[in-house]
This record gives sequence, structure tokens and C-alpha cells, in this order.
Amino acid sequence: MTYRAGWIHFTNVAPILDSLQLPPGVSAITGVPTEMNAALLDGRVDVANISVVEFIRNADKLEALPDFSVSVLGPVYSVNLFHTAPLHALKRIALTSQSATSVALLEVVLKERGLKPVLEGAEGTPETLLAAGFDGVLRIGDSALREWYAAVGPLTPETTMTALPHTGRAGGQAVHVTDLAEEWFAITGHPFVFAVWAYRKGYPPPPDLVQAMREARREGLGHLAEVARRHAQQLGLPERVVQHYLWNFRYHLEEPDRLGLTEFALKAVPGHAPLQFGPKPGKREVERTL
Ligand SMILES: C=C(O[C@@H]1C=C(C(=O)O)C=C[C@H]1O)C(=O)O
Repeated sequence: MTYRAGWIHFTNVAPILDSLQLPPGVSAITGVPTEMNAALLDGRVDVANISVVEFIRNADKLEALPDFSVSVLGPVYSVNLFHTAPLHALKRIALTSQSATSVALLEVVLKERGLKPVLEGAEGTPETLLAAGFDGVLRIGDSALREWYAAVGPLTPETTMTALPHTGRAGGQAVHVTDLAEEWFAITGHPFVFAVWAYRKGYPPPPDLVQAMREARREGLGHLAEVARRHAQQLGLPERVVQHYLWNFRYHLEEPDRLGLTEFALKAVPGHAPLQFGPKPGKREVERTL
């Protein structure tokens, strides 16, 4: 029987997915986070890089690979709240239907800051949604990266290293851009884990698929400039911006990432079942792929 993978195919997973050779007997489909979360939970795929909050909410049913994640320490650049009023004065925020984790992260950030704006599902760009009467717009993924760059680019020490929020322009009006991973870092001092590679308990991916993923990650990270060049063309962004975006990610679910994950799980899903991970890779796998 075929083992079915479901990939969220944002540029941030290109260093793992671009050179992945699926072993025989494995098929793959792609989609946005909410589609892949549903596909894994419905049983339409067997392994997927899903929104971490869905992994936490379904911790009784799911397990995750122990050494894969999409995490950052500090800014992520592609999970952005675009807003026209200061954070504390926001009244109505538009939420993208593509995201689960970033919505939960926004809710945690608002709660930590004691803020209670109305959150509503609505699709569009920051420009169209701000014009439609929202004063905040949550965007994720490749379009959020492009919109961030259009609003606050090019990269400067101010856009990468200084106090929140960044300021710029969208659709002719002044906007603030709050990077939610940077907010998370300001609140907790931990990395933020956006995605893990999860599967239904008792149905782990075949070892040759996991090993192929490790080898693909090593290949991608070892040739990051080429990965960035290819994707910069597709995204219509400068190569150095995409390179900066990609090297900023943490793909290995290391101890600091797990601390951040534990903290987020406590804040976002109080009372969740214990998080479960598959066995760590053996010496031979590590020697071949790290
Ligand atoms: C960093 C990102 O993280 C993604 C955000 C997700 C979510 O909000 O549910 C899910 C998977 C992540 O890969 C991004 O959207 O750019």
C-alpha cells in the first residue's frame, strides 16, 4: 500500500522539500496549512508538516518526528500582523483561513498583552482588507513575506534587529507590521515552532522516507544560496532577502525549540494531552545526515 505524504509547500520548507526524492511506495500532495491539517486528521494523508497547534490539540492521536520542525528564534518575516492603529488600540482583525498556528499565536499574544479586539475570518491582501474597515490583518506564508517586503523592505539593521513594530506603507497608507514570532520572543525569550512533521499514532513514516528527508535537508541547507536563488525568482524578491529568510529558520526541533513548543502548548491549549515524539535517529542516521 502507498504511504501518503502531505506537504505544506511554503518557501520556508524548500530547504527540505526541494531535493527530496520520495522512496518507492510513497506519494505526496501539497496544500496550505489548514488543508494539510485536515488531510492528516481525516486520514487522507499519513504524514504531513502540520500547524503545530493542531499537533498540540490532537496530541492524543498524533505523534511527531523528533528531529524536524519549522521554527525560528526571533523574527520569522512571514507571519505578520499588518495594522494601522497601535496594537493596543486595535478593534477588528482579519484572520486568514490558511492558518491555524498563527491564529493561535495571535490569540496568545493578545491575551498576554490584555487586548481584546474582534477577530474575524476574511480573505484578501493587507491593502484590500484595511480598505474594507479592518484595522489589523493577519497574513502568513509566501504572500505575507512578499507583503512584508513591499511594506518595510529592503532589509536594514532596523528591519531585522530593532524594536517592534516595523513601520512601512501598504496601499498608500502608513502601516505597522508586527512579526508574531518576534512578539513571542519578546514575551518568552524562546524560539517559536510553527510546524512539526506529524503522523497518526502507530502509523509512522517508513524509515527510508525519514532518512530521505534528512538527506534532502542536509542537501538543501548545504546549498541554501541556490535554493534561495530559485525561490527568489518565483517570489519576485531579491535573492539576498530570500537567503536571509531561509537561513533564519531552525529545521531540527532542538532542545530550545522544544522549550518554546512546551511553553506555547501550555498557553494555547491548556490541559492538552502529553506531546509525543517518535524515537530519535540512531548514530548511523545522524552520521550520514548531520
Ligand atoms: C512560518 C510559517 O509557518 C507556517 C504557519 C502555519 C500556521 O499558521 O498554521 C503552519 C505551518 C507553518 O509552516 C509561515 O506561514 O510562513
